[in-house]
Amino acid sequence: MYTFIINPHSRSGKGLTIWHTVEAQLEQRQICYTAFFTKYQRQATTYVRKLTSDGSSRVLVVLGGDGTLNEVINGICFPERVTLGYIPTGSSNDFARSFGIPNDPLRALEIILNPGRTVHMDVGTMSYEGKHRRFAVSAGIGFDAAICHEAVVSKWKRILNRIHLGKFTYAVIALHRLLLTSTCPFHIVLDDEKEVSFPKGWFAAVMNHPCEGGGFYFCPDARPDDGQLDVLVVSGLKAPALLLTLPFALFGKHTKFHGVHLFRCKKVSIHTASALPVHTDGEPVFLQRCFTASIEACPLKVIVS
Ligand SMILES: Nc1ncnc2c1ncn2[C@@H]1O[C@H](COP(=O)(O)OP(=O)(O)OP(=O)(O)O)[C@@H](O)[C@H]1O
Repeated sequence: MYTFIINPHSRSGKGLTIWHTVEAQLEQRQICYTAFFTKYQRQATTYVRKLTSDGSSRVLVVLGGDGTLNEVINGICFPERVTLGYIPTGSSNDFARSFGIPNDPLRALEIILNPGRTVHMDVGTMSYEGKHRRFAVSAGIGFDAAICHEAVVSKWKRILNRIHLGKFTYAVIALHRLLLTSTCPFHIVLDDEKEVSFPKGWFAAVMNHPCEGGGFYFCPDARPDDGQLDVLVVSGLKAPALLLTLPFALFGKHTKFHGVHLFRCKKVSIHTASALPVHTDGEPVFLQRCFTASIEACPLKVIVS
């Protein structure tokens, strides 16, 4: 029995059309399933929390973007009892990109119905103000999070999705944010031991997977099953230099550039002099001055091929 959690509004409304294709295939093959459609933000978390609270074994299949996936992961009560399948219908699809899950919904479905390989994926947790939020792909503060905050209200996501260029949403918004964002002092503590300060920080990205923002390989060597988090800090650059550096991250070739700093750890605390935008998997977490990110004790089984 599969439980599908569907965001019909993902990829600016294409999620529903894609679901109809998947649904037809499920019916044709007489697969036993239930389907839940999200109607508003965070509803997937509430639904999954209730669904998984009895601790029985389940296969949850998310049909949506990285945001819906994040909401589902945040609702899972007994991760050891859950297997996750994913049909990517978002704009950025960094989770799918990293695991090689196909964008073609029927091919992605086929993998879920005939699973060959599952990965025990690390699940990240961000802690702030006594609250906790899980993340699958990444969490961040500063410029990259400001882009995620703007994406929620930006018309560009809708326009680019309509012309099949949705994966460029975050790149286009980044150009706009660059004009509005300034640097700020960052202080990073790695594994409660090593401390590093950056007087002119642009952003810090805590990566479980190698890429975020629609294919920016910020930490190209990050692995979602190595028990570690990779951290990128970009600082000390002028805005034009940042603009020149970022496109290289699309190929993971930015790592030796001036102002780019990479770390690997199990736990990181990030403090900033001013309150800055924060995100988990592209979902805004308002403005914060400080958060800690680490890996949860129990990994999550994900069907990848
Ligand atoms: N029925 C709905 N109507 C409007 N928004 C919804 C609905 N269901 C979920 N959402 C919200 O939509 C947001 C984005 O969803 P999702 O990530 O699935 O798609 P996307 O934005 O197209 O993709 P990506 O996150 O990869 O850019 C999430 O914050 C989610 O809470």
